[in-house]
Amino acid sequence: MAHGSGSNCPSVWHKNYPVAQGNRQSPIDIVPHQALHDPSLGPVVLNYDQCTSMNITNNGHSVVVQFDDSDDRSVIQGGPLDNPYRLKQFHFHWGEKGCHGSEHTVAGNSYASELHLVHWNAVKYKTFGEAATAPDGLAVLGIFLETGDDHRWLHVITDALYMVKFKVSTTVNCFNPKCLLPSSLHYWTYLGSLTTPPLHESVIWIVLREPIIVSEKQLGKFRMLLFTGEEEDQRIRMENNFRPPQPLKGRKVRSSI
Ligand SMILES: NS(=O)(=O)c1ccc(NC(=O)CN2C(=O)C=CC2=O)cc1
Ligand SMILES: [Zn+2]
Repeated sequence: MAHGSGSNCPSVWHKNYPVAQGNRQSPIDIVPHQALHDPSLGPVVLNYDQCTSMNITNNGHSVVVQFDDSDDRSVIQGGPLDNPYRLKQFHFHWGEKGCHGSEHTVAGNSYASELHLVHWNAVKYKTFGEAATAPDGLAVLGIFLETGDDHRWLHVITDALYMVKFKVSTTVNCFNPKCLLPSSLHYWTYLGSLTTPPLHESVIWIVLREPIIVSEKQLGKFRMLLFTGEEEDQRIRMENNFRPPQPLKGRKVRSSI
């Protein structure tokens, strides 16, 4: 999990963020045969066809690609969602070696990494910040990354990582995250939270069952990122930026499968 120094360690987050011990915290361990198949759950629909990507940033705990969310050009809808939710950013969580790195686990098994596409309910709320504190404010699509062959499109992101080795930001050309989806959009869904501070319990989680395959080489490029800024003398490699699974506290996980 997140590197042990200082406030970046999940086990101390509850001191500044008591909600860390709340009733709908994320991530969780998803147990497929205990999930409720809900036939009323329709397919998730992703309308990412126009180019709205803006920049790629090392924000000190992950690498984030930000999107222009001033209109509804890039939205997710359907599935468990009552409204379209606007794409705001996507980012990754990873470990220091292939077997650990994802935040959600499936029957106790971790994946090497997990991609989060973060969306907000612009129908009900005026800003992302306001939505981020509302129980139905955010929808995060989680996609597992498993190591294997090279992913033909992920190199667009991994080839840009050297430019954000330290805590900086740089522009990106059009990048349509639809190219990072697996072939099946079957999903599990449950009510949860942000997995890093402020840990707001405002996320409708949609976790895809099928992982995408990326190479160890591509994943290795994430690990050469640094938590620290260029001006700092201590260089801490950015790895293990994942929170461990949290108690389910009676929540039901539904499946579209
Ligand atoms: N890992 S996760 O649950 O998808 C997760 C997702 C998001 C955030 N935080 C933010 O989005 C913070 N933020 C704002 O409040 C406004 C812009 C911005 O980046 C934290 C965690
Ligand atoms: Zn995340």
